Amino acid sequence: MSRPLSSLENTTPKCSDVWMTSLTDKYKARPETPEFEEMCLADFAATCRIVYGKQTKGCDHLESVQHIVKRNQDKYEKNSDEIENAVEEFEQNRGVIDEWCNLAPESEVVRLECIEELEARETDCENEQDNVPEYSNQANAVTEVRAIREPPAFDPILLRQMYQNLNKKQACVFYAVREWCIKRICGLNPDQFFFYINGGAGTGKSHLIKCIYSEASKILCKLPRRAEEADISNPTVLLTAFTGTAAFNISGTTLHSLLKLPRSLKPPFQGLGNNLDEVRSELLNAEIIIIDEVSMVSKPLFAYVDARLKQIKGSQRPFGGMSVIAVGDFFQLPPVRQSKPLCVYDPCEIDLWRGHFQMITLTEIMRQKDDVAFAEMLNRIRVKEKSEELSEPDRALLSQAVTEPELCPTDVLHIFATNKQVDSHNSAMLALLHSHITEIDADDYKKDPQTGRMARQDKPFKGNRNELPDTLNGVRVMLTRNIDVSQGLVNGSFSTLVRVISSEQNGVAHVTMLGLKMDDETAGRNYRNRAPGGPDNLVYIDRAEENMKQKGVVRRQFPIKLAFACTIHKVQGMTRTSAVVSLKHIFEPSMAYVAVSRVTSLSGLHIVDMDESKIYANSQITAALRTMRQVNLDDMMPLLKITQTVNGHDTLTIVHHNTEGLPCHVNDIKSHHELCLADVLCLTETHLQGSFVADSLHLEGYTMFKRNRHLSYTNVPQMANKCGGGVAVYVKEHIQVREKQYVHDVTDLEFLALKVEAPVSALIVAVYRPPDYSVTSFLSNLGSLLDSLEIMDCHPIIVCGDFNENHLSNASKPILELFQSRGYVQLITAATTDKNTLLDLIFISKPQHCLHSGVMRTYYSYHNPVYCVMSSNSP
Ligand SMILES: Nc1ncnc2c1ncn2[C@@H]1O[C@H](COP(=O)(O)OP(=O)(O)OP(=O)(O)O)[C@@H](O)[C@H]1O
Repeated sequence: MSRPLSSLENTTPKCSDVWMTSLTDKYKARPETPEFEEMCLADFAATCRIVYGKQTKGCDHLESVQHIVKRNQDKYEKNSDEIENAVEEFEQNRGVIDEWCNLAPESEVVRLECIEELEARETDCENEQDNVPEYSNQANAVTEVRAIREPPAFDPILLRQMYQNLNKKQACVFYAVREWCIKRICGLNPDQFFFYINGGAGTGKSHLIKCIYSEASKILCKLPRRAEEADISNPTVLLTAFTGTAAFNISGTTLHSLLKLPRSLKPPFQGLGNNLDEVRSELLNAEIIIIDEVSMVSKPLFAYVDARLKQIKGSQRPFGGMSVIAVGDFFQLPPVRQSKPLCVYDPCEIDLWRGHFQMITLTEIMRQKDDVAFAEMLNRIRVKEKSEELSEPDRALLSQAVTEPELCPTDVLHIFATNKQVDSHNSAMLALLHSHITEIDADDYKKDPQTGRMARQDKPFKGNRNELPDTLNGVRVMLTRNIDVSQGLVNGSFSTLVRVISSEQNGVAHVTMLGLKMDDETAGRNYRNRAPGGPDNLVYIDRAEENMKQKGVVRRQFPIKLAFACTIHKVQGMTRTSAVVSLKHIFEPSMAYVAVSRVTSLSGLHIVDMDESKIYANSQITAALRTMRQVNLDDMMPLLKITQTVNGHDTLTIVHHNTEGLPCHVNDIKSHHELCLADVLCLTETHLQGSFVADSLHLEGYTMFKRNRHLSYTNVPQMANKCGGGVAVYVKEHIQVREKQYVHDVTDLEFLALKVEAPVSALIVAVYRPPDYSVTSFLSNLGSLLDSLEIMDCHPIIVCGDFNENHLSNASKPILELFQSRGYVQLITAATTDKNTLLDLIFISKPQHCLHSGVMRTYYSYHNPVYCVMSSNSP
C-alpha cells in the first residue's frame, strides 16, 4: 500500500520509497509464537496496536488493548456477578413487590386489579369491534344494512313531545343545525360545520341528537338528487355511536358497522376494496354524521372515520365534506387502550379535533331534574380536580347516600370498579337466590387434522367464558355481544333469564335457546316468541360463535353473563331509579362520577366503600376544554337575549307567526321559549272554525281575541267557505287593550285590530293574505284599513302578518309600495320561510319607536315568527 499523500509530498519525484506495509502485511509478519499463531486477522487488528517507526522511538507507555479492556472491566463491572444474581433472584421471587405488598397490601391489590381490569377492557374492546354484525352474516335477522336503509322510526307523537321539551340550550343547537339544513336545501351552500356537544351525564345529549337527527333528515331529504347516483331512500344524516348500547339508545348504528371499519386500526389505511360501490351507494346522500359517545373514540379511530368518509365521498375535504356532530362527555369514560381523548392534543397522533371542532355545552341536567340539589352536586364532582376537596355541602349531600353493604337492597344493580368484585357479587347472589345450579356447557369444536372438519369435543375446553347457570326465575344476565344493534340486543343489555330451551342430542339434553325478559321492553322485537308453546313475549337468543385462544378451536356459547352486578364501564349512558355503587378499587379519573350519576335522584343512590379521593376528573380534559372554541348560538334565540337587556315595563314586544293551524300546534306554541315572551302574539292561519274556543287553546297569562276566516269575507264567498286562514291575537293580561271590532268600511280582509293603551300606546293589526287572493282586491281593502287606522289617531301603527309577497325577490312589491306611500317602514329583512322567502312582514308607521326587530325560529311551521320590540320612550 502507498504511503500517505502528506508524506509523499515531502519526497523528490525520483524517490522510490513510496510503499509502506499494511495491516495485512503486518499480520503476515507477526511473531511465530503460539499466542500469535492462533490469532485471526480480526483479533490481531482489535488487540495489537500497529506501531510505526516514528512512534516506537522514545515511547515508554505502550500498553496492549487487551490490558486496557481488562482494567476497565475490573473498574466498572466490579459487582456484575452479584448484580446478575440479584436480578435472577428478583425475577424468581419478585421480592421487592412482595415487600411493598407487606407494607401496603391494600394498594398492591388495587394495583394488580387495575392491571387486570385494563387488560379485560382491552379484550372487551376487541370483542366490541369483533362483534359488530357483518353485513352478510345475518340472513334471518334484521341486518345492519337494513338499519341503514330504513332510518330509525321514532314515534312521531313522542318525537313531537321531545321537540317541545327541548330546553333553551338544546333548542339553540337544534335550530342552528336546522337552519344549516334549510340553507343547504335552498342552495345557499353553507360551510361544513363541526360541532362538539358537550355536557355532563344526563344533560340531554342523546335526547337532543335524536331530535336533530329526525329534523335534519326530514329537511335534507328534499335535496335535489341525481337519481342515477343515489337512492332517494338512503340516509342524509348518519346516526352513529361507538358502542352498541349507545347506538341502540339513539336508534342508530355503530361506527364500525356503518363504515365497515376493520378490527385493527393500525396503519396503513385499508380501503373498502370491493365493498366501496355498495357502501358508496348507501351513504352518498349523507350530509351530516352524528357520533355519540365520542369520548370513547380514540384518535386512530377518528382518523379512520375521516379517511373512510373521504374515500366514500370521493372528496379530500375533512370527513369527505360531511358536517360532523360529535357528542359526548370527556369527563366520562375515556377511550380504551390508554389512548388520549380526542380533545387532548397528542403530537404523535393525527389531530382532527383542534382545528375543526367548536363546542356547545349543555348545562341543565335533565336526568335528575326533579332533584336539583343532587343534579348540581353531580355537575361539580364531574370536574373536581384530584387535589381539590369536596365542599362541605357536597360532602353532606353525598353522605346521605353512604351506607353499609348489608343494608343495601339486593334487587338493584350493583356497580363496581373491577371484574373481580363483579364476579364475586354475582356468585354470592346466585348462591343466595338459587339453591340448585347446573351449568350449560359450551359447544367447543376443533379442527380434525385428518379430515379437516370441525369436530365437536365431548367436553368443552377450559376458557375465559363463564359457564351459565341453568336455573330459572330471576337470574340477572347481561349480553356480552352485539347480537343485533338495530334491535337493541347489544353488548351490555340487561335482562332476566326466564326460560331455557333444550333438545336431545345423542341422548343428552342440549340447550339450544335462552328466553330473556329484556329490561328495555323495546329491545329484541324480532327475536320474540321463537320457542315452542305459544307466544310468551320473551326474547330468544341462540349460541354465538367465537374463535378461542387455542389455535383451531371454535366455541359456541350463549353470549351472556351474570349481571346482578356490573362494572362501571358497562353503565355509561344508563339511567336507573336505583343503584348500589362501590367506590372501592376505582382506578381512573371519572369512574366515580359515571357510577354515581346513573340514578335519577339521590334517594335511589346507595354508596358503599365511600372514598372521597376516588372522585376526581382528568385535569388534561379540564385544560383542553377550557381552551376550546365555543359556538355562538345567541342568534338562534334573539328575543331571549333582547328581553334580558330591555326593561319590560316600558317596552312592548309584538310577535307575528303564521302557525299553519293553531289547534294542532298550540302545544308547540306553549312550549316555545320565545313566543311566551311576546306581550302581543299575533297568529295567522289559525284554521279555527265556529265561535267555540276549546280550553286547550288558552295560553296561560294571555287574553285571546280571534277572527275566523268565514267572518272576514262578506263579498267573496269562495274565500269565506274555504278551510284554513283566520287570525287570532293573544295579549298579556296586564296590558290594557281594546279590540277594534268594527273598523269602518273595511271588508273582505282577514285581519284583527287592537288598540293597546299601556304600557306603550299603539294600534296593532294582524293581517293574513291567502296566496290565491287577488292582489288588486287585497290592496283595495288594505288601503281602506290603513285609512281607518289613520283616523283613529293613535301611533305607532303596527301592521304585521303573512302577506304572501316575497320581499327577497326582484319582482314588483305592490303591497310594500302601498305601505311606503303611507309613510310605513317594513322592519324584517331576513328570510322567514323554509324556502328562503320573506313573506312575514312588520310594517310600522313610526319606526323610531322600534328598538329591535328580527326573525325567530320554530320547527312546526313552514314560517318562522317575526318580532319587534317597541319602546314608549322613543322620540
Ligand atoms: N329536554 C328534555 N326534556 C325531558 N327529558 C329530557 C330532556 N332531555 C333529556 N331528557 C331525559 O333525561 C334523561 C337523560 O337524557 P340523555 O340520556 O339524553 O342524557 P345524556 O346527556 O345523553 O346522558 P349520558 O351522558 O349519561 O348518556 C333521559 O331520561 C331523557 O329522556
